[in-house]
Amino acid sequence: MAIEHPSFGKLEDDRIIFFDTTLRDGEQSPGFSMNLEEKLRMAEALADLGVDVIEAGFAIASPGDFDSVKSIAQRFSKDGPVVASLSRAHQADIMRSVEATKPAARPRVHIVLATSDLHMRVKLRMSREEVLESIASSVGLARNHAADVEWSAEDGSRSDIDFLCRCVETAIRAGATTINIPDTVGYSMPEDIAAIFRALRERVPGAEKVIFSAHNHNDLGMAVANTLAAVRAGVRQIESTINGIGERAGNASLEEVAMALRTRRDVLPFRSNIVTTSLLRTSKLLATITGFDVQPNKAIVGRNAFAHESGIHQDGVLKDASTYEIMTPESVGWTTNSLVLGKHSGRAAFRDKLRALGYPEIGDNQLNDAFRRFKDIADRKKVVYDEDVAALVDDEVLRAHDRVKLVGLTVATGLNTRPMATLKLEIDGEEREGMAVGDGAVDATFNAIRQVFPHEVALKLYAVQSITGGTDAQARVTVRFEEHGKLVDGQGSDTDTIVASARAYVHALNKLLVKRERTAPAEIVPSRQPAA
Ligand SMILES: CC(=O)SCCNC(=O)CCNC(=O)[C@H](O)C(C)(C)COP(=O)(O)OP(=O)(O)OC[C@H]1O[C@@H](n2cnc3c(N)ncnc32)[C@H](O)[C@@H]1OP(=O)(O)O
Ligand SMILES: CC(C)C(=O)C(=O)O
Ligand SMILES: [Mg+2]
Repeated sequence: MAIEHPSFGKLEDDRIIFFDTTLRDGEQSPGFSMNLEEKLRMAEALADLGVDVIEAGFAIASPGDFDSVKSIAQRFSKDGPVVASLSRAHQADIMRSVEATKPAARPRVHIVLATSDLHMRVKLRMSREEVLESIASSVGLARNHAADVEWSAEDGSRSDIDFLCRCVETAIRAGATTINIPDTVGYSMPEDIAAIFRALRERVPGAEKVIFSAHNHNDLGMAVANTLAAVRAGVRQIESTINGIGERAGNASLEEVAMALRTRRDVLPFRSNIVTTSLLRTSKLLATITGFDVQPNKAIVGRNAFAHESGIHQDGVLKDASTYEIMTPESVGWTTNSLVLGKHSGRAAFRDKLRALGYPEIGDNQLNDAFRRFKDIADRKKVVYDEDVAALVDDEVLRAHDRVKLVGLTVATGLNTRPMATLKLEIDGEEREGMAVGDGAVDATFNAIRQVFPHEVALKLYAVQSITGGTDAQARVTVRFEEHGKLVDGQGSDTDTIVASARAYVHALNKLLVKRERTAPAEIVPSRQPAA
């Protein structure tokens, strides 16, 4: 049945009003205070996102909060969202909210008063009758100044249901147009929330004329589930915040509620004005403003929300993304999903990554060799970057036709020790091993190569570069030889700088052999007897 609302006009029964409290409850998260300019930027983004109500602050809290509410109200003096300000059940609070929200085209005064026995006795030190009187007078006062008045029963979910019914009835009689029942301390289960709203809607006279609203906290991780349960029990206003920020463990996260409604229309057949493709942008703006990123596994907007690392999932996603994605990344503002290469990845994702990096198709053998090395790196590194993959594939491609291959290397080094390298090469298919000492681990390794494969060449350059950041980054080593005025370069990469050096040396050696072969084929055969 449609409801006539002072701010929204005729509201069809399947319409969900999104009340955003990022700038009020969200700002109550320790360390999340925002200045005026930041609040204005956030308010603009929330309006673009399509929220229906922006709770811009608690006008009496401070002059800064008052200014923020007023500036946001001025910003939406023509059209745009309803602008609300929170007030206690005090005349001064209400009048500050009235004054601050007045410039808005559609102002709302929001009044809160606790209704649980615990809060009334311990915090407010008020009797039930006093609370009822306070509801009647505060809502009545607000209604004298604003058409749109929301009344909230703080700790409503832990309140005696009979008394709560009386409170809600009093608020409706006094002129409240929205009745909000918060689960202030995040204590409830979805069935509890549904039961409360069903009872209120069935028992309170006049309930059919107002919008019921849910405001759930996340202390037990139930905020979104409770919000959806409330919607199924007849609630049509949802109070939530971007990234789920808010007092203690936060509020229901707007992006999660919005996408649950969109993705599960089969069981939640409702409409809202949320432009879901703006969810990620809004989330990122808030993170930038507050300096707090969402956790990577945060639904919808977390870095991993559409990322797949394990081979079986990646293979499925490559065949058809719907195997592991219940919504498209584009629908919430990501440009694409991501297949993250890691130790759980398989060949399908690895091959796909090579295509994405622009490599032409490589043969199965090369792919398998590169994949083996990739798994080896992934076991050692937390993150395998594109640059890592490119480096190891380049390495494999470069080495595909090598006559000399590095197959083993062990280096013993340390303080007051002469570094010693034990090295195994495969030369024309035959394995040979040798050992050498040197001035440092790299020198010992190069000496060992010369020992296993005797040759004379001038080493002109040895350079090490880090491919990515971090101490587990791959090193890319370049080695340059000079022979008869001609230069050859070799490259090698590995998370171990010594192994990368050996690879680079052996690579340069192979290129040198090819060069020599072109000029004097006889010289290419290494001595069968390693030099002493
Ligand atoms: C569940 C919620 O999120 S409610 C919103 C919570 N947000 C905030 O509190 C942020 C803004 N708050 C503030 O800036 C301050 O607390 C102010 C300006 C509102 C009040 O500051 P103070 O006057 O110094 O009071 P203080 O914060 O110490 O204590 C709160 C007082 O309000 C009373 N109070 C609490 N809730 C209500 C209410 N809904 N209606 C009327 N009085 C209330 C308390 O009983 C207490 O009164 P007392 O001093 O007579 O014991
Ligand atoms: C002010 C009210 C709505 C509140 O934030 C709560 O009870 O959690
Ligand atoms: Mg709250």
